[in-house]
Amino acid sequence: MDRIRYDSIGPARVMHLYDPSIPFHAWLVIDNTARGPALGGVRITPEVTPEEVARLARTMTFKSAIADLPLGGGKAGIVFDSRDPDTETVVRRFARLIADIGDYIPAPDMGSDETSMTWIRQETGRAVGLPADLGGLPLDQLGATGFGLAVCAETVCRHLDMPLAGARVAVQGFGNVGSAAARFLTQKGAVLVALSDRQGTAWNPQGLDLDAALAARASGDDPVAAAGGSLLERDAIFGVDCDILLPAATADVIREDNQQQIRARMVLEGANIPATLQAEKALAGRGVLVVPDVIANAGGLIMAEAEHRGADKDEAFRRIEEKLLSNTERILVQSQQEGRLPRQTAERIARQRVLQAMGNGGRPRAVQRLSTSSSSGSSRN
Ligand SMILES: NC(=O)c1ccc[n+]([C@@H]2O[C@H](COP(=O)([O-])OP(=O)(O)OC[C@H]3O[C@@H](n4cnc5c(N)ncnc54)[C@H](O)[C@@H]3O)[C@@H](O)[C@H]2O)c1
Repeated sequence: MDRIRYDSIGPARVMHLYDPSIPFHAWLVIDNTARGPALGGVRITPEVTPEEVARLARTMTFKSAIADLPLGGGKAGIVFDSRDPDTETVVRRFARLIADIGDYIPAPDMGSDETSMTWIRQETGRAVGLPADLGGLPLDQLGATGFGLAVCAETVCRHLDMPLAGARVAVQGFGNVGSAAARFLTQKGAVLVALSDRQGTAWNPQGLDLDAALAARASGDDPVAAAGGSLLERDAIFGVDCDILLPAATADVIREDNQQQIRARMVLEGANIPATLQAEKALAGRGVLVVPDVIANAGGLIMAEAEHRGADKDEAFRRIEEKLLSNTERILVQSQQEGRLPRQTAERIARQRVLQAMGNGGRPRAVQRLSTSSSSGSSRN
């Protein structure tokens, strides 16, 4: 955990959870709660690290602040393969370990979904992104983040004076975010020329068969094969000739050593922290506009906050549209005026809001004892 960065905002708590009976490790990072409870996803992958969870928790703090939601930022990571048949047992045990961390609200992320949120809700009494029959707004099923990304794309296109209709889109990672973004973008007239998942990239400059890819994904088949076109290796997606590149998988996939392959005019960060800061700077230097995660993929968070307040689906979509449009416009204009990257401007505004809340009665909450009453091991860093 020596690579976790601590600063004037947080993280307030870094918890290592271990259940020897399965066994599995998990991490929970509460970055900051000055503006409200820490809402953030539960990532379940074999590769997740405490550093990744801490960076993602900070992203949530900034995303909530930029969207002006009464929330802080947190994130959990369970080191496990969510395709394993023991996933339910692991998720339920994880939920019991965090049951008394009342200012963390779990939400879906990579490897978790409405079903996992139901298990967590049953064990802890809290979670968002629940199925509709439990009174939730199933944000992945509804495509909240993908919808927001399409609004963001439309706004950036207006800013660049280019039409979204006919724009060529490449989507990396055909999961909840990537598939929904592809659906909403093509509804607005964009053309899906490439999509990738773990198994490879499908590419057709004339447009892929999105319906076939969506149907394959829904039935557990391979969307890359179903989409038609040429089959390329997985990371070939970054070099595809397109207007909009939309990373929607995992962290740090765009780095200084591969950013030069990118031929898109803009990168919309559907995933959280998909690019390193050095890569974002290099892309900006080549005239590629990068809309950072804290702006572009806020749709799911906005819907989760609406669900937490008891708002309905229509209000949630309305708020996503309003906030994505105004925040994207504001960041594009302001970053241009400041001569900074959109990320730098967005994070400066977010940091200011969080610090203000910390100083103005938004007191950092009392640090809880990290050991739980269960048999788990916990440690603070
Ligand atoms: N679900 C949301 O509403 C939401 C909101 C904001 C941000 N995000 C972020 O978006 C990203 C994706 O989340 P999701 O909910 O869609 O997860 P998901 O698990 O549904 O989808 C991720 C997809 O990416 C694929 N993938 C993994 N590694 C890959 C690689 N190297 N190349 C190509 N494909 C790869 C996986 O097979 C999977 O299909 C994450 O970074 C998440 O934090 C999600």
